[in-house]
Amino acid sequence: MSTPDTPFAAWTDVSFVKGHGTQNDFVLLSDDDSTLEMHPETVATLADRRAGLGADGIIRIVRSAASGIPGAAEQAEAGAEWFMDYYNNDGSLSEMCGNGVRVFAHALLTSGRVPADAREILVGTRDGIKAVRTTLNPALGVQTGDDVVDTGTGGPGSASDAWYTIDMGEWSLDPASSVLVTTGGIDVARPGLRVSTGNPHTVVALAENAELAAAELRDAPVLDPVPAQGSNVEYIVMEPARSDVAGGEGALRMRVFERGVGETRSCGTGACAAAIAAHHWAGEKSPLQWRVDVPGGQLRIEIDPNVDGTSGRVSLAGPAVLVASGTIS
Ligand SMILES: N[C@H](CCC[C@H](N)C(=O)O)C(=O)O
Repeated sequence: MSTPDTPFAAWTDVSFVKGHGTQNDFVLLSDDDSTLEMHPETVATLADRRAGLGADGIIRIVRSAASGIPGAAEQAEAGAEWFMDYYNNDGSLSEMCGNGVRVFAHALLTSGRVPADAREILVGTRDGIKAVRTTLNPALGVQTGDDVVDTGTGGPGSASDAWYTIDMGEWSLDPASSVLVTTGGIDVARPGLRVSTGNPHTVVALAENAELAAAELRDAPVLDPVPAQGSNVEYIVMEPARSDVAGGEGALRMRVFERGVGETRSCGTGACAAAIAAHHWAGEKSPLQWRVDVPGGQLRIEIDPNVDGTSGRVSLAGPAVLVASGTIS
């Protein structure tokens, strides 16, 4: 793969695995002792679906203490031995990736970097340490006591039954925010709610699924004002019958245009932002648990809002599948 015309020509014998979380796909590079130079153009070429291996994101598996990333050494001391060094498809950095951290944990478990029977893994990220728990896929039943699903490798083409629940940490929203979002295929600009889940999101509520399907996301939506750090943009349709009933589980459908990527089939932090926005719009009595249907599958969110309702904590649960492995030689 590393011919003179590829920027990663200097990389030799770099092992990788390819995986996805609800079809948000990643190449994970083994760089335990931090020797790779991750230049943006190198990452973008590797992520390119023609010139490289192809992925929504590139993730470097690196020991926190060796990574040289600000704050990572402290995270190592706090128990996060491994750091998820995440890059978008265009080579830009992001603070966090919700689907990616599940695939990262699955790669740690299946590669022997952490004990295969580990029930909780602390992962270092640019948005702080994330606790990832191996839990039972709800499609296989209800999590009771010590039920831990077998973290099978989910070989090429087979759906793994590995299911992970992540404490995603803190979120905040700006109730006064009204970013006008102009999108192809949607007749007029719509107001978007700004939500931070460690990375920036703008959530737009649409009235019905036909509108959601009509949105043309080949081109980036236009935001006014333009957020300084850019934004992931989520379009959601809430299922009314389930969204305004206290308790129970709310449900929504989502499509997403990701910062630094484009439209993806899923976004974990985006699903968290969508559920947070839906709960905000449906009122404080609306559900705290949400099922989020994305083109690539289904995620489950649990919100823990503070009294003011504009901040809190959130957890994300979903599958992780490893599809293939190889070597950049
Ligand atoms: N594009 C995002 C990072 C990846 C997020 C997404 N893949 C997820 O699962 O959270 C950003 O620039 O903030």
